[in-house]
Amino acid sequence: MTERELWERYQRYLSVVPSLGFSLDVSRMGFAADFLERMRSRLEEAFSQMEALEKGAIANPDENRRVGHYWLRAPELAPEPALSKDITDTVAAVHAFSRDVHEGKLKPQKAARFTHLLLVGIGGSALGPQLVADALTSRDDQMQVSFFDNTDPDGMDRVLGQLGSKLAETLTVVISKSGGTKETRNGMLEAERGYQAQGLDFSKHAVAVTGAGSELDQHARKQGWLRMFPMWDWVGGRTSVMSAVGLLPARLQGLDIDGMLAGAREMDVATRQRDALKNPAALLALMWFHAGDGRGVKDMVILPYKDRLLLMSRYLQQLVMESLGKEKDLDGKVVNQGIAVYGNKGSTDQHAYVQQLREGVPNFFATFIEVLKDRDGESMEVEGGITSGDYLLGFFLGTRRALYEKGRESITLTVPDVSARTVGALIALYERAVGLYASLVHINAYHQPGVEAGKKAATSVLDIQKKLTARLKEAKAEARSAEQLAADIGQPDEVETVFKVLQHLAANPGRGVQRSGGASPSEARFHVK
Ligand SMILES: O=P(O)(O)OC[C@H]1O[C@H](O)[C@H](O)[C@@H](O)[C@@H]1O
Repeated sequence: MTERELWERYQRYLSVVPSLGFSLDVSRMGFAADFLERMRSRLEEAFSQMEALEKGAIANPDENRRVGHYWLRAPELAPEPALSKDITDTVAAVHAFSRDVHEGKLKPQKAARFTHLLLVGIGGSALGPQLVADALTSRDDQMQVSFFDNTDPDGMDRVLGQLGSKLAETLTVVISKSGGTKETRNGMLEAERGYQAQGLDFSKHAVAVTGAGSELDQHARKQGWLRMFPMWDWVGGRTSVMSAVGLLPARLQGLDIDGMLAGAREMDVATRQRDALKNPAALLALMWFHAGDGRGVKDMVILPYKDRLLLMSRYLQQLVMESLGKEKDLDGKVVNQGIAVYGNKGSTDQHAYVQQLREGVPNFFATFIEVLKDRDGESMEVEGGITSGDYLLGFFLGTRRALYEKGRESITLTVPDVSARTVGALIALYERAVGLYASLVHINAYHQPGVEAGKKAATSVLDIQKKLTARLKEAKAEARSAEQLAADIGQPDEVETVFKVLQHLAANPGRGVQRSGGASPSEARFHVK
């Protein structure tokens, strides 16, 4: 297609949400003229399912749960008054609590004010807060935010090292919907130890966001933590950023959570429309279907041309891949669905992987995110009449054209700025697109059975470790091979796991395990020190 023809196609298929200054351009996706028509009845069905979901139907059949994240920004739509009240009460509680913290009414144990925030959580209990914190941070932030989002000891040391004596002014928010996630439990214990090391009582600095009655909830109550905020079973982790999970840290940071909710709410209104061309989420879902043939055969590459949106790809990775990556469809048929998501930011990518995107395996479609506002205030000229922001636009348009010339499809989202409203709107757009796409391909977007397999396997590794430690103590100074030790604990087939566990123990001080013998796994010998 010529540039002139593309201009016509751009205008024809542009989906605009005027109140948000948002537009979605799918003109560089090569769908046929009758594609939208062909998808019509499937899309109608997806809309009907979405409508039922919003009215409170069990949209997550495996877990027998309702799916209510849209109610979080429109509490009046919740199917029962008690739910609406829970939502509005929680937003009010987030505001009131944050005000008390900012005004110093709620003080840390040994300092005048809380100035820092440490968020402990993982997956849906961290990615949304991280995206929001990074996208919207400014000099006006009321608290500096850090994260424990893994069970990596060095990662946690690094954060605690950066906080240093500021830990005395740090409020720790432990977030876990289930309240039983081990990485988060470990983060909590490591944070507690950090406070203790500075002579501080953790409970006087700790807040929980979790489901009522969960392990974390019980622990926090027993220890007398400062406060508990609810997490409901009708909100999935990866769509929880507009519950207390995302609102509390954002409000504590000093961000405009009402703006974020309003942006999401407006996007929700736009994405409830049944006319695909007026509904950017429907159009997006259709484009994913077109690109990947409804089977996810092409990867989704997210390229925001704005540093503040760097974490979009990580956020979308969970939202899209955990929702759509499913072995079975709703009838139990094996379908192995999903769409792989990755990305970084433009124009930085241009100096990294755009080479492959243009010339390498054509196994992807790109999603450009264009932000119209360059910065607060005016820009200097870097050469006659040209600013750094003009260059950013130039690189974006240039890359998009270069991809198109090689037959690589792309979608472009345009937003006016990176504000709370815009971030709320983008999140809502993708939440809806994922839900609609899941209906198009007939899968449950709201469960994650695959994640459990990895968790169970991890638990069995730790059981092996416990048995091994006991066995090594019995064997005292006698150096034994992984093969022997695996047999000793009655799990000869687990020899590789046994070796990996021993290798790890021997590599770390204080674990009491010494490695000797040769460098290869079969020559290595282990004994207690
Ligand atoms: O919030 P939590 O219950 O601690 O869960 C944290 C995360 O862990 C799980 O493994 C799920 O796959 C994610 O969807 C979830 O967001």
